[in-house]
Amino acid sequence: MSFATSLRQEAQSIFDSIWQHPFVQGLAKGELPREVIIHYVQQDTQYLNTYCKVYGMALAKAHTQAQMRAFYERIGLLLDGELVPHQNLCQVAGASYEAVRQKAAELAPTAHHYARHMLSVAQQGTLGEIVAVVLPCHWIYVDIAKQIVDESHPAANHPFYDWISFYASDRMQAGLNELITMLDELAASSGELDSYLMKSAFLDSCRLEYQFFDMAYKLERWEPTPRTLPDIPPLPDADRVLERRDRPNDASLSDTRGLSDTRSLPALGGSRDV
Ligand SMILES: Cc1ncc(C[n+]2csc(CCO)c2C)c(N)n1
Repeated sequence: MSFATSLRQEAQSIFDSIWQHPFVQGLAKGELPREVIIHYVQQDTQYLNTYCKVYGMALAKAHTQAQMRAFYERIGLLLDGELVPHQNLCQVAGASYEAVRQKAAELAPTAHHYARHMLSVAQQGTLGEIVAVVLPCHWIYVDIAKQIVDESHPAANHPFYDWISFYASDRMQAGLNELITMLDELAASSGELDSYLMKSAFLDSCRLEYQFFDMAYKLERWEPTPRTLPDIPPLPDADRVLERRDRPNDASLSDTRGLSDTRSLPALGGSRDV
């Protein structure tokens, strides 16, 4: 049995729990509360920025030019591509995608935990650990989308048709297969301790994928103490803060205000990178 297959087997109960989670069942049935969708997209936008950086750190630790190219291409696809599922979610919620993206949202505890997990593995771990830490993200979404297709054959009028088609696509499956192959190759040349660390990174990401859906569904936020940040003077050319929050006041929020109960934090007054 390949290394990736053995990890997948160990994580089977987590994959099953994710499938049964009300967020995922809501996706399958085409029924999710608006505020849940908006909370998810606000958090996931930031998750994807972190994920992109983790690919960048994998690129920096690549052993071959082929691996470098693979991560380079993945970064490109991620920057352009994952808009489709987010736009689909926002359209169902009756909210403008741009407005949701622009509205300030503090990383919820689980999203914060997941981001820190990936970044710490990316900073401290081997290339094998980085591939292991990002793999559940890809594997779980492809599995969910394919299971929805197999079980309910959604038609084009399914509210989440674009989301489902995006993750069930051949392109996504090919990207998943490429990561699995890379993990197996890296595991083949790893010692026992390295393989253990890869497994541990993989299983923690699986657990955090479950928690991420749960965070969205329960509208999880830091309670009861909002964190406050000092005002920071604007930087000349920066126009976006990655990961923590975007500038809150630019976009028209008329269609999202009041839906998500997002805490208002002091505006940064400019942009600060992470
Ligand atoms: C919490 C969370 N986990 C997984 C995905 C899905 N996803 C994100 S990046 C990627 C690989 C594409 O390069 C995939 C499948 C998500 N959106 N949010």
